[in-house]
Amino acid sequence: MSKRVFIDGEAGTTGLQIVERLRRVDGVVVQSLDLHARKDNAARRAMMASVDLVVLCLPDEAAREAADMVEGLGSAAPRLLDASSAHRISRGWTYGFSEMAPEQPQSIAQAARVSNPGCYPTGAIALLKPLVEAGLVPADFPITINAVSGYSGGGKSLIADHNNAGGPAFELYGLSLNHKHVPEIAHHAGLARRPLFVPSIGHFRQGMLVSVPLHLDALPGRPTAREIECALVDRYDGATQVKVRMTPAEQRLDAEGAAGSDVMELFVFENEAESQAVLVARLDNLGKGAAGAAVQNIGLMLGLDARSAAAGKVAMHA
Ligand SMILES: NC(=O)C1=CN([C@@H]2O[C@H](COP(=O)(O)OP(=O)(O)OC[C@H]3O[C@@H](n4cnc5c(N)ncnc54)[C@H](OP(=O)(O)O)[C@@H]3O)[C@@H](O)[C@H]2O)C=CC1
Ligand SMILES: CC(=O)N[C@@H](CCC(=O)OP(=O)(O)O)C(=O)O
Repeated sequence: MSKRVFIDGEAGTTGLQIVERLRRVDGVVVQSLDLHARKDNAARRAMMASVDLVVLCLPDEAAREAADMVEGLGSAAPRLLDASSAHRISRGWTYGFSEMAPEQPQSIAQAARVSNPGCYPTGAIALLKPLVEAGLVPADFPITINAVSGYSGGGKSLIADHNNAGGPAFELYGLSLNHKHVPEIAHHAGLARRPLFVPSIGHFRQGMLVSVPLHLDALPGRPTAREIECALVDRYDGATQVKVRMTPAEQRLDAEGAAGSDVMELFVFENEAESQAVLVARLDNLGKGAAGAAVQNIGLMLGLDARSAAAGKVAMHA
């Protein structure tokens, strides 16, 4: 029998992407509320009680309220996947980055409540966690993370701003150095010292680069760029949605290069003579950074056939 999924916020940017992918996945039926009932709490509650899994694609505050609504259903409560940043480091929630540790897929498969990772944290954690765990980067090392996202990262309102008024070609933001993703990155990457995070938005719809510059000779073991790359290759060996790529000969990366894909690519650039490196994750903020990861997690939580989930993804981007 097919599993029933309700996406609260399905008309939003992330919700729409998940619906499109799930349409092509065998064994899942997406249950929707009529347009007029989408924000009617009684209708939402009844829908939540009737499905196997609820996916929240809402702003943080609305996601907290919706999670409470699910909790209030008691023994009728479905399982929950939250795409917002409301529960990324909350107790009782499992972090839905399945490649971050060998046991993570099983933890996600068994969890009642899973928090889908943030788009920027997906890139930053993918680069940093394996290096901290391998002892190449000490947990208290001063880390800087620079990133650029397409404007769809800001949801419907930012998309409208860029479509209507044009939007700036490029802007830094989060310059109070207090972006909501900093605790999430530090917690899951295993950093004891708060990283500096400098995000930015470019006037393109989808795609993202997350980069971490490193003075290799300031690291205690003075690792080489190759050693760093090997640690990443070891961690993501066999992963289908995280790939360590060869350094491009032209020594440049297009932020839109992974747009339309659910695969995140990792790169290690270096100036060997100067003992400097830049680690880069390239992903689609709406792919592995949101809906791609959500569909992976839905597949794990509902025990769906991984090949069918992948087929959905491929068909969508064909
Ligand atoms: N965009 C991205 O790249 C990423 C987004 N996310 C996360 O996903 C979540 C959704 O973001 P995104 O899709 O971009 O946002 P959007 O603004 O595009 O969509 C949000 C949706 O939520 C609906 N909504 C808002 N408040 C309520 C409410 N109280 N009850 C019911 N529905 C409500 C909106 O309805 P209406 O249509 O009426 O406005 C809209 O459809 C956010 O928490 C974001 O952090 C995660 C990773 C990446
Ligand atoms: C470009 C842009 O505005 N990006 C958003 C991050 C994307 C998002 O909504 O956050 P999650 O990935 O945690 O869900 C921001 O900086 O707040």
